[in-house]
Amino acid sequence: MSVLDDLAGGLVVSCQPLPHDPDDPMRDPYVQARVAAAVVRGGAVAIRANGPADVRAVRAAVDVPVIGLYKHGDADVFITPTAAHAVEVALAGARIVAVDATDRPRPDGRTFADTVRALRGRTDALVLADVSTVAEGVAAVAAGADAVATTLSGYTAASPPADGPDLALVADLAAAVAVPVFAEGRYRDAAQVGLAFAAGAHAVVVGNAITSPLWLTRRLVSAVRQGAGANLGHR
Ligand SMILES: CC(=O)N[C@H](C=O)[C@@H](O)[C@H](O)[C@H](O)COP(=O)(O)O
Repeated sequence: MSVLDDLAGGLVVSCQPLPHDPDDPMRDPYVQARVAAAVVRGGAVAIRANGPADVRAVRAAVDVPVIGLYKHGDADVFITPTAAHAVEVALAGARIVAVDATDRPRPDGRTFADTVRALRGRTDALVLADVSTVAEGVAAVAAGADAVATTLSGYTAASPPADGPDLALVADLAAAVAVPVFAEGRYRDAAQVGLAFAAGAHAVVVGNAITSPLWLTRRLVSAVRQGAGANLGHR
């Protein structure tokens, strides 16, 4: 039985600082580990965490599997962009490693398939392919991915930006591949999570809506400034 079976029907929580804000005060392995402990206490079946230091700290704080990734660089492909990053995050304690599986050029010139092979040669971690389209998901599975996630939908040239989650991609991937499909990206509430399971998701990943006070506060403040604040006494 694979670790993926343990995640079936569950909520995975992504415990990460905001990628584009180097001054996010949550950028601290101790803090991320405490957040992870809290969400596991709340029922999360796995934690998604970024970088070897956070993966190590989270791994020590919780009993559930860690899905590790390694955000690096300014190129298009920044989620675990090279085999070296994938191996490092696996050796830090990730049972599953999330890797960009789009067909965009990678900084080390290798393919996603090369990256999967290199990881398998060094560790027994499973590979979660972060994709933005069905075609990328199908290719990732052919290249050896153990599971696919809709993480990159809305963030690549091949997938238009969107406000809400890409439920259609969840359904299309679930119909097209024989591996578990993780719904990830812009899930904000229970209704959206329920729709993802109805569309065929194996597990649903929620990040900022649970784990980023910075993101949540900015969103609320911005909504208030844009009009909701009209009724809050600015006379
Ligand atoms: C595109 C990208 O870089 N996604 C990252 C992947 O690890 C994270 O920044 C997201 O927070 C994560 O995917 C969860 O999504 P959301 O925070 O929307 O629930």
